[in-house]
Amino acid sequence: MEIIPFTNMQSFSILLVSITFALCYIFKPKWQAKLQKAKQPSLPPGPKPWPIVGNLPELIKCKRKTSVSHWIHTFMKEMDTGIACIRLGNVHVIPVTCPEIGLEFLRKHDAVFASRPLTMASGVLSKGHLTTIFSPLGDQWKKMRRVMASEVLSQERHRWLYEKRVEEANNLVCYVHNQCRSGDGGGLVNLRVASRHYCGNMMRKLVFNRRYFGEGKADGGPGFEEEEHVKAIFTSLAHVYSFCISDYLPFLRGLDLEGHEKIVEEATMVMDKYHSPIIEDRIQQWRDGKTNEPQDLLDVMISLTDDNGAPLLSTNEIKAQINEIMIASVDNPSNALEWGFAEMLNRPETLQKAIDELDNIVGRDRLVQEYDFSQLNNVKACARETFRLHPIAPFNPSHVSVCDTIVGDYFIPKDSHVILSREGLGQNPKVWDKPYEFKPERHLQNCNKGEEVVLAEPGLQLFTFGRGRRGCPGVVLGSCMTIMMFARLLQGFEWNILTHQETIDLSQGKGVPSLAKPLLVVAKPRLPPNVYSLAG
Ligand code: HEM
Repeated sequence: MEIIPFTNMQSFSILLVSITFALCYIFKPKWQAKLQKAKQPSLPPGPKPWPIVGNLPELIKCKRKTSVSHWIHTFMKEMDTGIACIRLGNVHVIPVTCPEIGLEFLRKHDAVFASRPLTMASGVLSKGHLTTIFSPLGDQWKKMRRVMASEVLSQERHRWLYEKRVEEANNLVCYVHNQCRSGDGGGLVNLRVASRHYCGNMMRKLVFNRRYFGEGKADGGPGFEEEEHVKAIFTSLAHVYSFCISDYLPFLRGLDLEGHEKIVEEATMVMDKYHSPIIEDRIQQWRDGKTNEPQDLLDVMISLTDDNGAPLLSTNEIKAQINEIMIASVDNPSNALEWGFAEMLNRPETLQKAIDELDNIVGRDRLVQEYDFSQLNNVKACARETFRLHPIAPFNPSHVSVCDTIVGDYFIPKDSHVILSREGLGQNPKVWDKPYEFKPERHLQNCNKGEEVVLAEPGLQLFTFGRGRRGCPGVVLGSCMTIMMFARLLQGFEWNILTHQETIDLSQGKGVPSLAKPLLVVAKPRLPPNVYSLAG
């Protein structure tokens, strides 16, 4: 075979190609990285951050003038976006008002966004992040979540606690019935007190097997101790996720510039003052063998053991988790009741529909019970509509991401705080027709196909209990408490606006989600007298 020698030109060409390949090989990773960087999705839109402090100056300004949620929702509307990014210190806070994007966070990437921030308030309330809601992702959260979901709030436990729930529903009717006796034309009832009192009673009964820490009141109302207890719960709640500046600039912690730390510590001390003696005494009773059969949720927690037969929960864990149970249970149902009644009283036809339903399904010869709930779609639609329009908090508790992720074409860095907007989802004009109107009938559309109205909304069209790993394990109990309050008060009493008022003033309190003024209304019994004695 004849070998053809390379010409100089050919040799040069081969050399050139080889050098090009070699250069490509050497610099390929760098070029690829550059290309990838150019393609990498950006952060969601939002106000331009300042160096180091980010958007904290805007946050401080709006805290003084209106509220942080008002600022966030206003700029998101102006930008016409369902997801945004604010930088507070070096934390990326990601508010979401679009249900589809919300589902990407809590369904598709649920595992990534299942942690929580370590804030000042959550640390104080949970005695160093020992509890379920306030613990970041990790073994402590797994343990406490299992205790709550499988022991405290399981279906079986719910059935076990049935009689206690009935007792408190009856006490609510008795308490309001006693208020009716104050005048011929009915009695004045403060529905804020009645609803918060019912929720506080319920949780004290389920956890400690007692309604009162002190004597209570002769009319069935709250005594000083119960009022102080419920006030501490609401004070804690107001500060849990209140965009405390030092949560974003940790070097300011300890200075307590906004005074939040002192307030939260004092509120926690009030809860501890009532809870701790009962908890410590009960633990001793179990140790001494004086108690060995659970009577309430405190007993359940004390009696849990690990694989070696040792107590599963420490005294501190029990104390912290009980504080959290109180905080988790009282606010949502009572807030919904007060707003729901205010809205219904301004729409007499809606109120009448719910009452007619109760008369048709339950009648007037007995009090409505939990087993009636499946048939009370109108009543439940009123409660669900209230959760949509008047959520207790503007956002859900922050979910923190454990790694960098892409969501909805946006880059969400590790350690971002994702806050799903209860207001923004529930009042999203792209989802809801006339979003600012109270129209419970919108939830009844599928009832003729046999569907039941429920308060949970896993599709995130509104945000009641959330979903996924961090979703609320108290859906059944929370729904029962809410529906029972609506149903018993609608069935048991005729409700009227005060004579000097034309309608209920629906103004919201400044910077708080409740009605500006407690709802005062006139109640008159509407059932035969013997039915009320069944409750007493
Ligand atoms: C109508 C009543 C209630 C509503 C609307 C409600 C709503 C919520 C919401 C929105 C969350 C946060 C979900 C998230 O971060 O994505 C939550 C979490 C939680 N709720 Fe509820 N809740 C109610 C009642 C209760 C009750 C009665 C209990 C227990 C006694 C309870 C215990 C919890 C716990 C332990 C968590 C934390 C879950 C976790 O972080 O792993 N809730 N709830």
